[in-house]
Amino acid sequence: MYLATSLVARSCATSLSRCTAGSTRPLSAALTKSFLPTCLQTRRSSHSPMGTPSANPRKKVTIGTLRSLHKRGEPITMITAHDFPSAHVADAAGMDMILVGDSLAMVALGMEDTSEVILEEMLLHCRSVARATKAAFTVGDLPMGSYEIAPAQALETAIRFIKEGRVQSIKLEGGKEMAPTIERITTAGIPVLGHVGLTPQRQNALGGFRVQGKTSLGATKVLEDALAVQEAGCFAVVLEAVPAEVAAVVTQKLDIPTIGIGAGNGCSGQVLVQVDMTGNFPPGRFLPKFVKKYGDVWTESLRAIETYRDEVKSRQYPAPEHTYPIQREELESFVKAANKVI
Ligand SMILES: Nc1nc(=O)c2c([nH]1)NC[C@@H]1CN(c3ccc(C(=O)N[C@@H](CCC(=O)O)C(=O)O)cc3)CN21
Ligand SMILES: CC(C)C(=O)C(=O)O
Repeated sequence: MYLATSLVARSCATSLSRCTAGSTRPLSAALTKSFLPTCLQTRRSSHSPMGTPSANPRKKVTIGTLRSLHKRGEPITMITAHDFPSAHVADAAGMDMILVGDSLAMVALGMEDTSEVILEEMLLHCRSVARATKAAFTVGDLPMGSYEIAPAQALETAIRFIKEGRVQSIKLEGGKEMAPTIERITTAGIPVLGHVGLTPQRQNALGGFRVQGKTSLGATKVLEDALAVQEAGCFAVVLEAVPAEVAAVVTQKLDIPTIGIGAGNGCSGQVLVQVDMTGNFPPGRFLPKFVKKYGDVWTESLRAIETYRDEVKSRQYPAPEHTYPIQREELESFVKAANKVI
């Protein structure tokens, strides 16, 4: 009760300081009877980043939902998001899971590869994705360097993702060798999504973004890794860049769902990087073979911004409908006053 009251008081104080920002009224003057009641309600201004709430919101996806989708043989849909708008649209489109992948390094931060992104950057983006996601199950990707040293380090990082990143689960790359780490995190009550096959954080050791499991020996390693992360407690596992037939066999051998990316149609679900599949990149950029481009966001954004540029230059924009009126007498009086000033 004490906590609830102090939280309300704190959020009121925040609203108040926002309300009065830029005004010369003292804070106490804003504390009128008419203001207080609205302060105590959850207010949603017309500028709310969520827009108008949906009339019939989707049911929240939980670990249980994912389990029953898997049991029914219904494919699980997952997509990456890296900020509020990209998560908002993914959630509205009915994705079962939203991943704040470390591909964020490249697609949102302009870095060369995923090894450069740091924990604090991942957490900032997780928080914005979490704010937009009302139904999908959220996953935060542990960045390179934040979990490999020891299970205790990994658990500490995973806890930060939950507490500060506000996501519901974490993903980490690696097979057998990561089993003790996965066990440490899952036994603390944090769901873990495994990731085997091509593990981009290890691209230097793999010799680049190489398809994995192309030999009998390689495929056996993928299967053993997947079984090991399942045994360690993962609720599902990402299979990246492995031959479709291999991924299908691995999927059959597992009890947990497999989420494929470049792993064919025999997986229990699919994941893609959102900017890839929406076509939010300039022509000529390299795309992995497995990506299907479902949209052309780049061309549409470019068209809109170029038209805006042309209309500003030609004074077509803003038109009268984009402006605010003032009454004639007020304007005349203002012009007189203005003329007196200089
Ligand atoms: N924008 C983006 N999309 C992704 O899917 C993605 C990232 N970034 N960053 C991290 C990883 C890297 N990914 C990749 C990147 C390239 C290939 C690739 O070049 N594959 C080749 C085969 C190469 C080989 O076997 O030698 C291909 O033809 O697709 C695969 C996965 C997937 N992930
Ligand atoms: C491609 C997915 C699986 C990923 O790990 C990422 O976006 O970082």
